[in-house]
Amino acid sequence: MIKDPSILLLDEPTSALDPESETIVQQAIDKICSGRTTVVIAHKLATVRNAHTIVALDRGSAVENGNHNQLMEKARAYNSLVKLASDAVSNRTSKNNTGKGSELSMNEKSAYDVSGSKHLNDVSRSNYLKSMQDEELEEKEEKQETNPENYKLSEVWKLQRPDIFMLLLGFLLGLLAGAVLSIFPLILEQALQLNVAEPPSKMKQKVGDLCLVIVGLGFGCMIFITGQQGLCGWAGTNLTIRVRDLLFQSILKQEPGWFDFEENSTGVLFSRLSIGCTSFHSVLGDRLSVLLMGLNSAAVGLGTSYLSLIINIGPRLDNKSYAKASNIAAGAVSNIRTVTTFSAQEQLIKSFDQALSEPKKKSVKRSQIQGLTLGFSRGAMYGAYTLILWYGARLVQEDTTNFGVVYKIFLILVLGSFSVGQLAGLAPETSMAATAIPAILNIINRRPLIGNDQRKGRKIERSKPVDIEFKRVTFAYPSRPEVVVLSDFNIKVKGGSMVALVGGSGSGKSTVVWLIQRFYDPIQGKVMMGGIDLREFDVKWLRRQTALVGQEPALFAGTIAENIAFGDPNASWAEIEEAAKEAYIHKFISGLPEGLKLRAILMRSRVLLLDEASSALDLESEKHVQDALRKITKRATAIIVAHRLNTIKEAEKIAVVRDGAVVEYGDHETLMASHVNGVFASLVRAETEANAFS
Ligand SMILES: Nc1ncnc2c1ncn2[C@@H]1O[C@H](COP(=O)(O)OP(=O)(O)OP(=O)(O)O)[C@@H](O)[C@H]1O
Repeated sequence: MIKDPSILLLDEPTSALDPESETIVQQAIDKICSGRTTVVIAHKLATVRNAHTIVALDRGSAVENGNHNQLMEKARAYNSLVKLASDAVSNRTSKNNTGKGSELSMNEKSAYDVSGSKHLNDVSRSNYLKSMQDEELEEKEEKQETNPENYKLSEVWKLQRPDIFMLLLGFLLGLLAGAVLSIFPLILEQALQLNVAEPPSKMKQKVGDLCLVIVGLGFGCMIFITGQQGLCGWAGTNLTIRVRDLLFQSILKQEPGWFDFEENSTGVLFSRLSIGCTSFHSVLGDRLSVLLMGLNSAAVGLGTSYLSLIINIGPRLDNKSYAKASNIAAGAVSNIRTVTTFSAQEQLIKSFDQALSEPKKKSVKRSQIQGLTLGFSRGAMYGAYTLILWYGARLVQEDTTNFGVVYKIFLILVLGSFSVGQLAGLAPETSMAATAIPAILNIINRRPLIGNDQRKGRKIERSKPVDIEFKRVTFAYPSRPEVVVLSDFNIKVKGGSMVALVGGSGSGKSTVVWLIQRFYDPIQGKVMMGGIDLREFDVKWLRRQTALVGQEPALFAGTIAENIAFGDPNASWAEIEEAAKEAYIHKFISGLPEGLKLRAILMRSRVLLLDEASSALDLESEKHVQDALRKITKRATAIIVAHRLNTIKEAEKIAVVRDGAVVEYGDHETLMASHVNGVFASLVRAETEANAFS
């Protein structure tokens, strides 16, 4: 609204909100719409009932248009949608009225009915938890992480081991090439020492022999250098592929909490996978073989030119400073529509530049130091040439030596420094390697905090649905340890039953779902399945028992069938077809993502977790989802997070979550009767009002 636009485009603006927040947001929208041209896309028809014109779309065509009253009179598409919506509301209302307000059992009351809301901003408590969590994390991380600025060459060796023969052969050829280079000056010295006074035939013979040796050395050099470059390059490429593979494997193994940190964001990890891994290419193969070639070629040249090897001095560019910029770039690209809508490109470029200003400062300083080093080393090299020529000339003058020997030494120096100069040419790559390699090795060596137990975890073999229980669970996200999200959270879901979690936005409902999947571990308390702490289970087995249907469908590259079978790669074609039918994909292909969300069906899971699974669906699709759910929940324990109270009418119990704790618990009728002014009752009232058509 800061833009004060004259045209307002709203695409399902309230679909992800709880009824209370929705009412507030809807009122704000009604207010800002006045005096503006507004186009609203809505599944909840009540939100558009006052629109001047309502357009009903079907398969890309506008099938009806007019205001609410006109369309209701027509009794076609819009009218039937309204009926569907009204039925949903009246069903629930009548169910409320017939309910007798059954009493909660004493047990349930004491365990779940926590009166009043718990406010979690208790500073001392959260600080205590923070320090506890920090200590635990630090202890775990300390053990695994090496100093990001340094890495041991032995670690790279370990990764290069499978190509060791190829690499050693490359080194050997490099040594031979170096040796050949050092023989050149000796031959030239011989040529210079030829006595012009000798008879021409003898002279011709000697020159011919020398020429043959030089041509032979030339061929030798060609073969050795080609072999050295080819073999070392091959080993380097293998190493890059191996590192990329290991890095990707390690990234996929990490617990979700690790990805919440800025330095592990999508942009940074992609850049590590794509560009960072190539740094390994030159570490051993190229660098060592050229170094060996140079060493073998001329110790003198190496000595004077060694300074250019120390090119990696100066402030290192740390990964964290780039992480922020990468995050800005990744966020901008993935939300390009929003960026374009707000014409926020310039603003983003500014923040991007700002994020880069710190690494830029370091980079400038580093370049200055490198420039000085390079200038000094080159100066030293040419100084050495001059010194040798001057000293050689003096020796020749004093008749201590001859010109051939001076020339030989001079050539050794020049060719030696040429070899080492090649190494200096690798400097830009190796300076990037100095930051990329330790960061990548850190990820590869990092053992995930969850699911890395060497012990064999437990499994429950019984096939019947299992209980899920939260026992005094306290939790804060590792990336924000100061914010306690769940505090003393208790709930018990009986095997084979369906419990709904409702509550305001940010109350902690999705967090409960993540904890059941063991994406995170609680700081205190236990999450249990079948009476056993989740930490004791084999994580892979545990996750196979649970199926999560989230808010957004996730699509992976591949065919539709592959996507449906994502939950079970061994699924038969018949099973894929059955899942597609259960998910109603066959009926309306445009509803494909909704269908895909239900691939959880295919997994035949024992625990079904639905987090706002139908919040973005229209009423008809939601009805299909409800039907599908009814079938699935017959064989599983289900926990449903929902904002639309209509979605949870199948639930046996409802837990109202507020500020990270269960504040009301019971079935629909009980909650309405026993907490007349409670959170649930007010959510129901808010939704009924929002959906009312009169
Ligand atoms: N990955 C995360 N890292 C740090 N904080 C998080 C993370 N995910 C959620 N939170 C915070 O935890 C709190 C609870 O979030 P959660 O998503 O569980 O709430 P919710 O009740 O499901 O909300 P909604 O209904 O809007 O989805 C919020 O304050 C949220 O900002």
